[in-house]
Amino acid sequence: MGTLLHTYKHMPCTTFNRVFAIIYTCAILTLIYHHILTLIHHSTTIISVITTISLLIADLILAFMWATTTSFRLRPILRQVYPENLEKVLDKNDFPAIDIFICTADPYKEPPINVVNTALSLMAYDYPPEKISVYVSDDGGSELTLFAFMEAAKFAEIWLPFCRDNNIMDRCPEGYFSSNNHEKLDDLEIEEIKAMYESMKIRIENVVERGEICPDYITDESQRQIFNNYRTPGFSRANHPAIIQVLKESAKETDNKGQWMPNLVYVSREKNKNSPHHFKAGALNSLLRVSGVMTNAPIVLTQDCDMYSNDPQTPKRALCYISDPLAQPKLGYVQFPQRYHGLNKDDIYGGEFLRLFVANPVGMEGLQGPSYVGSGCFFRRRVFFGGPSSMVQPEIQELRPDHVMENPITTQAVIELAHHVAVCDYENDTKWGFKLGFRYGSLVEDYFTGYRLQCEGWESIFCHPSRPAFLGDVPISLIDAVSQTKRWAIGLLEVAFSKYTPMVFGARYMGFVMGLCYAHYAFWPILSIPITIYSFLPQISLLNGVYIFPKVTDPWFLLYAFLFLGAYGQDCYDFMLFKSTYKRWWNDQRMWLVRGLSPYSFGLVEYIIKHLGIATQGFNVTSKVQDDNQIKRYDQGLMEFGIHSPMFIPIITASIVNIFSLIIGLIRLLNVWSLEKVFVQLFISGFGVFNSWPVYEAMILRSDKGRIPFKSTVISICWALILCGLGSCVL
Ligand SMILES: O=c1ccn([C@@H]2O[C@H](COP(=O)(O)OP(=O)(O)O[C@H]3O[C@H](CO)[C@@H](O)[C@H](O)[C@H]3O)[C@@H](O)[C@H]2O)c(=O)[nH]1
Ligand SMILES: [Mn+2]
Repeated sequence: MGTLLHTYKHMPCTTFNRVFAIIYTCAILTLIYHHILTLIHHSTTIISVITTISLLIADLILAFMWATTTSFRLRPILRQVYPENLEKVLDKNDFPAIDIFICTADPYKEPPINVVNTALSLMAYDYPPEKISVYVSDDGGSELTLFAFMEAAKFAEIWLPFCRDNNIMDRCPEGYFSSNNHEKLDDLEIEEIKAMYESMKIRIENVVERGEICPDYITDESQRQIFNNYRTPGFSRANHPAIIQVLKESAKETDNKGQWMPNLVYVSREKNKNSPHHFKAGALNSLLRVSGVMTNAPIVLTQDCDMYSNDPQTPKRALCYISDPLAQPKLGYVQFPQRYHGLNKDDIYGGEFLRLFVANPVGMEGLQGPSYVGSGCFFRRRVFFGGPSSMVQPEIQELRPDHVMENPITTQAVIELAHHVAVCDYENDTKWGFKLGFRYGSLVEDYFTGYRLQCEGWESIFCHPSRPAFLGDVPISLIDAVSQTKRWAIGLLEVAFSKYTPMVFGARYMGFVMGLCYAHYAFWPILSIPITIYSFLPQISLLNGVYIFPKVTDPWFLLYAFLFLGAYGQDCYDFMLFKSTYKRWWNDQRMWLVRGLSPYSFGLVEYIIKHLGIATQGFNVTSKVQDDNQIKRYDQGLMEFGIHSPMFIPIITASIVNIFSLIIGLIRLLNVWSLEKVFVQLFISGFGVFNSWPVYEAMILRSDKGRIPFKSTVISICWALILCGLGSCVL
């Protein structure tokens, strides 16, 4: 048993989940039957027909989404790895090389000092350094980022041996220096390294603040020449030639303790306005090719620029699966969850995405494995070249995944070829993005790529160690949170309504349950329909004294109660299962409503507009810059509005309509006293009001900069009046 690399066990909740799924399915079918009965026997007016049909549609969509969620609950599996046994099975000299890809796209939204921290933490992996190559993709085409990495390359010579010799766990310098547990280390050495780090940080931040590199920061002529590349006429982030710089070459350079360094390569692929560049997927494909002609490591790790390493053992954990002699030949990738630092205590924006990043992958483990989430994923390079048993050849043989590199990466021929594969037109008439590499066609290239790979027959594994392998930034304002979700919504719909739609294409290639899992994401945005209906219809009816649900004394009421409590109860139960808290669960369900009202709806509308060819949507990078006051409010758990945005209007309008109907409902109750009739609608309004609490606060009680601007309040009140007015005309 000494050489066990990994084990797994089924989660004990499986049986309960399956039994509950059967019961709940029966309840859903009964509800649908009830709606149809109502439609036939009790819908006498146009309005009552419309109301019943709206509720029917809402409930059908909720039922469908419930079914997709349930697919994750049927065979959850928990895994355990034993990286300490790896070297018993695999000699250190035989560890495979790893190419690490870090994507960044905008030095002003993604501060270069943070990207540098990510890179340093990954270069410092507890892994033979000469086997690591870090490739940084700069889609911002910015000399500021290049400058930052030149600095990082120097600092790495000190940082890497320091981490190695002292067996540091936090290998992201910023994280290390800001935490206080520097136990038993030589204070002088730490102070010295910290001073070097701080001076690097100041230089990098200075440069970004000024928007250019001060001449005295440029030390020699060769650097000056490199920066001149960025100063040619017409150079912009959207229009520039490919720039590739080897900043550290493993075979030639050692750190200050004489050990080899990892490779560090800066890549800014060519861009021009006439060629589509496919956002992050395009950047990753460029890196696949550039790294292919330079180092061609059999393992590829993709990282977002904010996702720094929090555990130097991570590559060994991944190898426990990938290099296991008994491993599945079909194993394509090992995905680590996205975890975040700096979440506030109760995670007010549901930024943890516990379901997306933890619960669902655990659920897919018992099937074909988790989906790819864009960061923290170790791929076998081979997966980008066709299915396990049907290899697709790249157009030049240097890019084949089994091609062996012979020349050092700074050889003239290698550098030229690297530039050649990074130009805009390179992909014309090739299979890149369709059969090779990361797939094009969706703004959520991660989801789409993982999905297509799994359809080709690749399996995957979810590795979820208790110490997070990576930690990233979360949006700390509502506008950032909802904008991110909107981009995802558009990307997901692009898959949902394509010829690759999971319920058909996915189910055919991966089986029905996997198809359902992928459908769960693809159809996420249609949740906006039931959530919008339930946020307005019962309330406006109540305002007008129209009762659309069974009375409390009616047996059908029990069905409603069961369905509501069952769904909410199980949702909460899942959160507890994965060791979250009640408050986080509560905030997550609130964000579920918020997302349904705003980003999913906006995503749906924008998707349709895009589909009609009226406009196109880009990849709007999430800002990773944090203003101190904003952080303060975030830490207090306040919801940050601050600016006016159309995306806020449905949220504020819903909260106004709900409180309005709650008040009128209560007044009605005093007058007619028929609680049994009013109860369900009153409850829904009350539930809405309870969920809207942070909105009322931000609208009325708060006076800080994050409150709701007057303009948004006025517009929302107008909308609320229009909706209620229309309601009273027709009802
Ligand atoms: O044209 C682009 C746009 C983005 N990026 C990079 O893509 C990463 C993710 O962008 P971010 O704005 O942080 O998006 P998020 O919504 O936070 O990211 C999630 O969703 C994305 C898909 O929408 C995935 O690619 C990410 O891995 C996943 O973490 C960042 O490193 C960017 O620098 C590029 O390289 N080129
Ligand atoms: Mn991100």
